[in-house]
Amino acid sequence: MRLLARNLSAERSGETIFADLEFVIEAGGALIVTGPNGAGKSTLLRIIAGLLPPLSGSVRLEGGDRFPDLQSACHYLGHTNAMKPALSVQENLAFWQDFNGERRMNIDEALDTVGLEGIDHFPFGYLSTGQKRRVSIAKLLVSYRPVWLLDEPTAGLDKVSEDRFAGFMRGHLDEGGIIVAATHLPLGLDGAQELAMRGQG
Ligand SMILES: Nc1ncnc2c1ncn2[C@@H]1O[C@H](COP(=O)(O)OP(=O)(O)OP(=O)(O)O)[C@@H](O)[C@H]1O
Repeated sequence: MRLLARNLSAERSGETIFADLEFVIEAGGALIVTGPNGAGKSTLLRIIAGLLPPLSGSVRLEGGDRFPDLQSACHYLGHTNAMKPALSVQENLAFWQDFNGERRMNIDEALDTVGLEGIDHFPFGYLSTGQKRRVSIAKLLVSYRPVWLLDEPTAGLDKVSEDRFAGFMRGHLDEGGIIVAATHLPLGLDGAQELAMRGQG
């Protein structure tokens, strides 16, 4: 399996955000996307996730086995957590597990794994910023998808949670997964490729 981008260009509101990006990420590989605010990191992740069309060029997954297209092979962890504040943690994760399919950990086990045992009945909206992020990380664990697209994944996490998440990412790569992560912070992924986006001025 590998993820390839060819001549990838993007625009927002008629402005070119980036042009002619190229990369190849092999199974077990990670790409760390860096750059100043507004450089286009989130735009790139959203294009890979199929949430935005590119202006030109393409991104595709080769050898994705049972995944019919790139979008269905991706877990997308955006800036916002994509959880309903009035629903419980359990209900939110159950929704995403049904939506994403390919069950992996059960919800209690995933919550234990991110250090949030015993809060499954809390409304998501009651949680602290870091706890919300950890529930979103649990979403990656309850369904298997080979490509993880992570936008500032460790924002709001304490040191223990950050180190734990680095372990999840390494585990995913060891299983032959792929990670594309936009970040301003080191993620603890030795050997990852880096794509430094500069923006258009
Ligand atoms: N929905 C939108 N409509 C129009 N322009 C947008 C939209 N979303 C983002 N942009 C613009 O696209 C450019 C790239 O934004 P993007 O969010 O991809 O940057 P980023 O590198 O992720 O920034 P940050 O480090 O602040 O998260 C910015 O100039 C932004 O204003």
